[in-house]
Amino acid sequence: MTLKAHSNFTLAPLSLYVHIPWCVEKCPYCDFNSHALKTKLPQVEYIEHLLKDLEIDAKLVKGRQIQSIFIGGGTPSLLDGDVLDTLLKGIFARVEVSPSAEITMEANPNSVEALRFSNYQSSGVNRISIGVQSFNADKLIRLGRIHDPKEAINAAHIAKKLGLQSFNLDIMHGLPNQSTEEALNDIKQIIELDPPHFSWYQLTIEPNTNFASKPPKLPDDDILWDIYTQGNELLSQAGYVQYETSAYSKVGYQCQHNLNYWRFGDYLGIGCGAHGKITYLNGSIIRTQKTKHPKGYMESRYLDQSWQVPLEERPFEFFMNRFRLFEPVAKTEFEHYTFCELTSIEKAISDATSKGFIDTTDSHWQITSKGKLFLNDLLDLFL
Ligand SMILES: C[S@@+](CC[C@H](N)C(=O)[O-])C[C@H]1O[C@@H](n2cnc3c(N)ncnc32)[C@H](O)[C@@H]1O
Ligand SMILES: C[S@@+](CC[C@H](N)C(=O)[O-])C[C@H]1O[C@@H](n2cnc3c(N)ncnc32)[C@H](O)[C@@H]1O
Ligand code: SF4
Repeated sequence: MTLKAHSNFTLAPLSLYVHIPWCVEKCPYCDFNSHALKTKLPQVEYIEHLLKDLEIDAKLVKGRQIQSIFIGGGTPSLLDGDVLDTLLKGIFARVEVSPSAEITMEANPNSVEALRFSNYQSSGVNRISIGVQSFNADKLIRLGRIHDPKEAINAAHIAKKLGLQSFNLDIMHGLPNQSTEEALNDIKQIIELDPPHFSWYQLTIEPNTNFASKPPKLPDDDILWDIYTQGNELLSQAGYVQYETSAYSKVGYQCQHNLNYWRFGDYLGIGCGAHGKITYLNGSIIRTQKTKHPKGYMESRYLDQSWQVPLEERPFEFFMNRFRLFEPVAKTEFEHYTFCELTSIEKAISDATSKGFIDTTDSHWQITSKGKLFLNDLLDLFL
């Protein structure tokens, strides 16, 4: 495969991800890089390391502007307001951030306080993503959550009252012993709270979690199908548009940060275990992976590894991200983001079209419902 030369070229949009690796407790289903807090949160020391980590990464993206920031975890809302303020000021001093950047922060409903939230907002956070998981008290206990339904509803009300640019609520379905009615009650409560953005994840049992060692009884495929189809119907009647496998929003409120990942855009990743992707004008694409454990990271060993993405692997990586989105893919974007020639995927595209996985026009590809159902088979064509 040969590198496609670009003229008058502008690179893909650039985002920044910041990881906070602690939670009050570890939930039994979660395999994100998070650790139960055993001692006091070392927040001041940790953000000093985050900023040093960023200082090094900033050299990789000189002259480029950050279009979105996502502070995820773990539980970022464990940070005190003044510490978050120092972190954001430190970021603004080290990289150029667009004045209209979407700045998201994840929060647990129990650690949500009106005071902290409005402090976060004054520091520049304009989108808050709240991990609700369910509004059913028994299910929350089964999920090991440390908040109750009232706190979750309260957190959503606070986010709404603040007049943020947007806010998101995370809900999971297919929970232990969950009936269709219970799952749909969660959706009805979401619709009542009316967040501009909603993430609806089907619970998966991840290796190395408590649920993997003691598997709960999950709903069967018929129930899962009923939950998904009937839930989608309710959401669409309420004005939500599904734009990705698990993401729904009101028109104009798609999450800019996640959109950039799925469109194969660039992002710096700072903090424990954070990953990044950076494209250079000469056509090379670098991926970075930071040290996972807070202990090693806070000994100033930030970068764990970095590697080049070979040309041969780019079509698969591009479509793996891109086909999660329901919007059509412009052919020019493929060349623009991967530096690969269109001719390199001619056969794969023709096979995908004849199998009914995608529809092709002169300028775009659109994944079909069959393609979504057989996504792995579709992606295999690009290997
Ligand atoms: C990294 S968590 C951060 C949110 C925050 N710490 C919280 O739990 O409230 C992001 C979201 O991923 C989802 N999630 C985590 N583990 C999952 C699993 N095993 N299956 C499906 N969704 C999962 C949850 O909805 C969670 O809110
Ligand atoms: C699963 S998504 C949830 C997004 C949420 N539903 C929303 O719409 O705002 C966010 C989580 O993915 C993980 N994540 C995202 N970008 C990452 C990166 N670059 N490096 C490491 N983890 C990342 C983090 O655990 C983060 O808390
Ligand atoms: S789901 Fe959220 S609160 Fe629970 S362990 Fe994972 S990151 Fe922490």
